[in-house]
Amino acid sequence: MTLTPPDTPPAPAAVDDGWRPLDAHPVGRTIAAFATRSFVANDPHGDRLRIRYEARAAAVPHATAAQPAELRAEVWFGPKAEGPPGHAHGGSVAAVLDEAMGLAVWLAHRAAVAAHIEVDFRNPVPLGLTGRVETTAGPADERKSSVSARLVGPDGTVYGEATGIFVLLGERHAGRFRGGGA
Ligand SMILES: CCCCCCCCCCCCCCCC(=O)SCCNC(=O)CCNC(=O)[C@H](O)C(C)(C)COP(=O)(O)OP(=O)(O)OC[C@H]1O[C@@H](n2cnc3c(N)ncnc32)[C@H](O)[C@@H]1OP(=O)(O)O
Repeated sequence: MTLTPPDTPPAPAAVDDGWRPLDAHPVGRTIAAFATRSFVANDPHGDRLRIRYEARAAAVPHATAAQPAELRAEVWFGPKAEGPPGHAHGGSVAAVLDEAMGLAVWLAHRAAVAAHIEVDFRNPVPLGLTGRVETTAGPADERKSSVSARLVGPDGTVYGEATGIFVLLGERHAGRFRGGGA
């Protein structure tokens, strides 16, 4: 027995666009493990920020100019992210864009830290918004990569745009960004 009337066209097959959770990728697994400790992503059930990263297999492991790395995220701004009444703090928006850019560079090239970022706040982010973060990591030279990101709402509203220069970690940084802390 079927509940579908005979003249109903079959549902279109789901299109696999290649996006997978970050930890589904070999490089992404290390990055995702890092993210469980990070300022932005360490409280996936909390009331401040909840973020879920995804990557596209074609982007792993190395980006080129022709095929930039693709990392994206879904992010929710909760009541504890407040800045202006009812809206997200600019620092929370900047932090989300900063981390997404850093992870995009890591995915595309290797671990890196922000040397310089610029953020444009295009529209106030209402608390409770679930938005999408899109990133584009450019090609790297031996020491750094440029990268950009933006935060877009479900209706296409652009809330924030950022660009950054991320310095790729190498021998000369050995020991500088070790874990630990109090
Ligand atoms: C398993 C592995 C575990 C790994 C574990 C760690 C993982 C990490 C992941 C983090 C994931 C993301 C997280 C969110 C992103 C952050 O928020 S990272 C935190 C914020 N950033 C920081 O704390 C960085 C603090 N700054 C520094 O430590 C140093 O200034 C830096 C950034 C390492 C650069 O120092 P340096 O290596 O001596 O770099 P330097 O030789 O001066 O410059 C290299 C190149 O970058 C350019 N540059 C440097 N600074 C700037 C600047 N401010 N503006 C423009 N260009 C610049 C230089 O002109 C140079 O260009 P070229 O001459 O090569 O063309």
